[in-house]
Amino acid sequence: MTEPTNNLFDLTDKVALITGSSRGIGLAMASGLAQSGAKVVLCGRKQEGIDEAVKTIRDHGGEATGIPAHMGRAEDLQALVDHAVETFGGIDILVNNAATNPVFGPLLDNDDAAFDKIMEVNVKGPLNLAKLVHPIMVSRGGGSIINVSSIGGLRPEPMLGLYSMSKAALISLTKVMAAEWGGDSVRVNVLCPGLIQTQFSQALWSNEKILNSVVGKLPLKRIAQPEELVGMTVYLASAASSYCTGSVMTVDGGHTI
Ligand SMILES: NC(=O)c1ccc[n+]([C@@H]2O[C@H](COP(=O)([O-])OP(=O)(O)OC[C@H]3O[C@@H](n4cnc5c(N)ncnc54)[C@H](O)[C@@H]3O)[C@@H](O)[C@H]2O)c1
Ligand SMILES: O=C(O)[C@H](O)[C@@H](O)[C@H](O)[C@H](O)CO
Repeated sequence: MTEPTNNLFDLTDKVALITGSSRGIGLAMASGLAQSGAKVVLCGRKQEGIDEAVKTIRDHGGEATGIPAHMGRAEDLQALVDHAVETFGGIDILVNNAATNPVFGPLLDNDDAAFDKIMEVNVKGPLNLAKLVHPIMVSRGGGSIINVSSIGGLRPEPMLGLYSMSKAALISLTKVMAAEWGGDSVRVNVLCPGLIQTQFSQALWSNEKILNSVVGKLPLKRIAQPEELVGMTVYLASAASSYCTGSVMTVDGGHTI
């Protein structure tokens, strides 16, 4: 018999940094991590949205702080990490959630500027932030990094070619990090959501034709709310997933069956 485990999902005394957490999936993840006991550090592009999100989490009894940071600016990423360390003493969990998609249409219509912006925010930013956080995790005996990709990273989504490519790159980057950092007890996993009802995906779910065509093919016959990503996030952040690294986890209502 092994020793009984109290609560594998408990995050008391852990510090979690979640990018793109002023709204949508990132805010739901930050709230869920805080409810499991973690102190959370939020970021987004505008102070106003962050202040509101921090207040929401504190009103529910969580510990939270946050500052604006653009994923493409190295100085913002350093300031974000410094803020987390100054406020809560370190970082144990990093959720690379922020992403952008400025274009919708075929590759032939996409220009270099769109390519560079998508790769900068969706791939280079997460890598650079993880590189800043890695030594802090190592100094605390290890940590968990969760990269937020998409089902578009598993199969290209029509008209979302560059975005899909960036999300596939993030899946590959996750595996590289997992392979290189496992020996440091830094676990790295990637989460691939299906269609979730947020501002980001509004063009898809607010168009009845697109919505019906997506839902029609889904085994669960509905799209999801951001809160439905919380269970997998807490799992990947906590001791419950202690032997899990380099994993690609779908939360997609069966979309990729
Ligand atoms: N909504 C979906 O259907 C869906 C599906 C699969 C994957 N995803 C992924 O989930 C993640 C969150 O998406 P969401 O739907 O919650 O989006 P959202 O638009 O509701 O929220 C995005 C968040 O990212 C922040 N952000 C955007 N660009 C940024 C930048 N350059 N620097 C820093 N922060 C930035 C915003 O301030 C906001 O806090 C993204 O990685 C997205 O690709 C979303
Ligand atoms: O990453 C995203 O924003 C979404 O997952 C999209 O890829 C939708 O799910 C898809 O377009 C529906 O078919």
